Amino acid sequence: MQETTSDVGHDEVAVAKRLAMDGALTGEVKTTCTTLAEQLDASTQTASRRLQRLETAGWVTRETVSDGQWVALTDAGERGLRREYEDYRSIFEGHSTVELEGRVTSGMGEGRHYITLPGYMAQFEERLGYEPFPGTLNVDLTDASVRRRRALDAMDPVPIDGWEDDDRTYGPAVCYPATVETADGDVHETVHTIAPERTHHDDDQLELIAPEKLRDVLDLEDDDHVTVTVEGTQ
Ligand SMILES: Cc1cc2nc3c(=O)[nH]c(=O)nc-3n(C[C@H](O)[C@H](O)[C@H](O)COP(=O)(O)O)c2cc1C
Ligand SMILES: Nc1ccn([C@@H]2O[C@H](COP(=O)(O)OP(=O)(O)O)[C@@H](O)[C@H]2O)c(=O)n1
Ligand SMILES: [Mg+2]
Repeated sequence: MQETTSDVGHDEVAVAKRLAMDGALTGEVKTTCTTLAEQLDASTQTASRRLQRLETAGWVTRETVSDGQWVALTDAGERGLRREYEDYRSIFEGHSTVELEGRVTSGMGEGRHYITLPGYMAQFEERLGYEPFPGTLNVDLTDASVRRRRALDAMDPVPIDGWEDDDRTYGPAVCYPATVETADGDVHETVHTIAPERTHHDDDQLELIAPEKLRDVLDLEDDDHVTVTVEGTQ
């Protein structure tokens, strides 16, 4: 996901972090440039300029009132902060993982078609190292996991490129290596999440591919609970 980050340097990230600590991720917070300047140990003009840059880059929204301004971090701002967070996780933990939970569900029966198209299959074999079972296992994520899923934007994906044949174009997709664990504690190691850019699903639906049919090897049925642990590759 591309963001306008050209004007967001470390100083601006520090302002976004300060605002998030004051609650700007969950709603609007009221501040003034004077207060921010004191918190940041900078001049009022500097605090004002950094806030302006964050707004230009789409990281915050602002509403000026007579005695200050209401500021909230946007989704782009949250993604920016999460990228910082993933950097620290990889520094202190050596790697980063994101655990997503949900229930197995049936989709529209289209996954099979797309996975087996030669333009994708050749890339799966080359970049994932296996020929996937024809289809995607769909997982209906919990609300908390839909939010946590955004952390994936901060990780390096395995890219699957778009391509075209004589009739039409096919969109790109991003994959992340993962493992799946069932409620019984059975774990399957070789799995990838796959997020096609063109999809009929919202971000509450996670799609998984694997060399095997996961419903068979993990004895899964619709509504069964699974935990998908996505491994960061930074
Ligand atoms: C690798 C891959 C590429 C896809 N590319 C496209 C595409 O170019 N256009 C499109 O409309 N849907 C595309 N889809 C999305 C499918 O239409 C569908 O939204 C999704 O995979 C869910 O299928 P399911 O509900 O049958 O599991 C793609 C899916 C996959 C897995
Ligand atoms: N690695 C995989 C991929 C798909 N599947 C299942 O294989 C079937 C075909 O996948 P699909 O994506 O075409 O179908 P739906 O997800 O739309 O139901 C579905 O029942 C998936 O849940 C699986 O068990 N393991
Ligand atoms: Mg599917």
